[in-house]
Amino acid sequence: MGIGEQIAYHLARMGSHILITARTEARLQNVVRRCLELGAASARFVSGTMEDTAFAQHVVREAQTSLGGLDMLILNHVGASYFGFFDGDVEHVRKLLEINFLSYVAMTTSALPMLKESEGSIVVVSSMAGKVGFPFTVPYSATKFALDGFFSSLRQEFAIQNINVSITLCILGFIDTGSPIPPNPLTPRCPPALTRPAERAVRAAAEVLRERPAPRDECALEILKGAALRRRELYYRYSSTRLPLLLRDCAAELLDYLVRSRYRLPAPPGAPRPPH
Ligand SMILES: NC(=O)C1=CN([C@@H]2O[C@H](COP(=O)(O)OP(=O)(O)OC[C@H]3O[C@@H](n4cnc5c(N)ncnc54)[C@H](OP(=O)(O)O)[C@@H]3O)[C@@H](O)[C@H]2O)C=CC1
Ligand SMILES: CC(C)CCC[C@@H](C)[C@H]1CC[C@H]2[C@@H]3C(=O)C=C4C[C@@H](O)CC[C@]4(C)[C@H]3CC[C@]12C
Repeated sequence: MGIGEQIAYHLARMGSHILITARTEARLQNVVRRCLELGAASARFVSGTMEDTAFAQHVVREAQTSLGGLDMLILNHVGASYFGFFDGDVEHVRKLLEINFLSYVAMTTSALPMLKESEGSIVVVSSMAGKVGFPFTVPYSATKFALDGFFSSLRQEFAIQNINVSITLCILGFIDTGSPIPPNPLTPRCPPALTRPAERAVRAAAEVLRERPAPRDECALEILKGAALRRRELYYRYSSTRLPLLLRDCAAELLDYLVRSRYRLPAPPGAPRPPH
C-alpha cells in the first residue's frame, strides 16, 4: 500500500485516531492491526472503490459518525495506470480522472464542514508529474495537474473567506513504493512471474529512469511535517523536485530536455547504431 500505509504508521506512533480506506479489505485489516500495535488511539477502515463518488462521500460520513470530527484529510490514493507511450485510450483517462481527481473533490466537499470546525488541514499527494510534463505518464499527469488547479484556486477562496483550513500540495519525486502499474513494455527483461505487480511497477520505472527512488517512510514523515506546518506546498526530495522546478519558468525547454535525459530510451528508428 505504499506511501499511504507509511503515513498511517507515523500517525499511529503519534497516538492518532485513524480511518483508512482502499479496495482490498485483507490489506486494510493488516494495516489497522499494525496501527493499533504502534499506539494509535483508534484505527478503523472502510473498503470500497473511489471510482464511485458516492463511496468517497460515504468514507467522510463514516469519519463523522465514528470519530465525530476530522483534523486532517489526507488524499493519497491513485488508480492503476500504465508507464508507457500514450495509447489513445480516452476511457482510461476518464476513469483515472474519476479516481485520482473527482473523488478528491468529493471528499473535500463533504469534509469541509468538519475541517472548518477543527480549523484542520487538507493534504493532497501529488507528483513532479503534476507540475511538469513527463513522458510515459500522460493520463496520470493530467489528473495530477487537475489537482493543482482545483486546490490552488480553493486555497485562494479560503483566504478571501477567512477559512482557516490549510491545503498542502505535496510534490513528490520518484518514491520506492509498489504501485499496480503494469510493467514497462520497453523493459521486457523484468519477468512478471517473479514479482508481485506492486514490485514490478517500481522496477519497471526504475529500469528506465536514471533516478534512485527515495524511501517511502521518510517521504510519509515529510508529508506529515508539511501538513503540521500548514505549508502550501511540500517538495520531496528537494533536489529532484524544487531545484528542477526553479528552471521551469525561465528555461522550460532546458527543463524538458533534462527530464528526457533522465530516461534510458531505445534509439529512434533509423538512428545510426553505436559501434560495438
Ligand atoms: N511511487 C512514486 O514514485 C510516486 C507516488 N506519488 C504519489 O503518491 C501517492 C501514493 O502513491 P503510492 O504509494 O506509490 O501508490 P500505491 O499504488 O502503492 O498505493 C495506492 C493506494 O490507492 C489504493 N487504490 C488504488 N485504486 C483504488 C481505487 N480505485 N479506489 C480506492 N483506492 C484505490 C490502493 O489500494 P487498493 O489497490 O487496495 O485499492 C493503495 O492503497 C499517489 O498520490 C501518487 O501519485 C507521487 C510521485 C511519485
Ligand atoms: C527533474 C527530474 C530529475 C526529476 C525526476 C523525477 C521523476 C523520475 C519522477 C517524477 C514523477 C514520478 C512518477 C510518479 O509520479 C508516479 C509513478 C507511479 C509509480 O507507481 C511508478 C513510478 C511513477 C510512474 C513515477 C516515476 C518517476 C517519476 C516520473
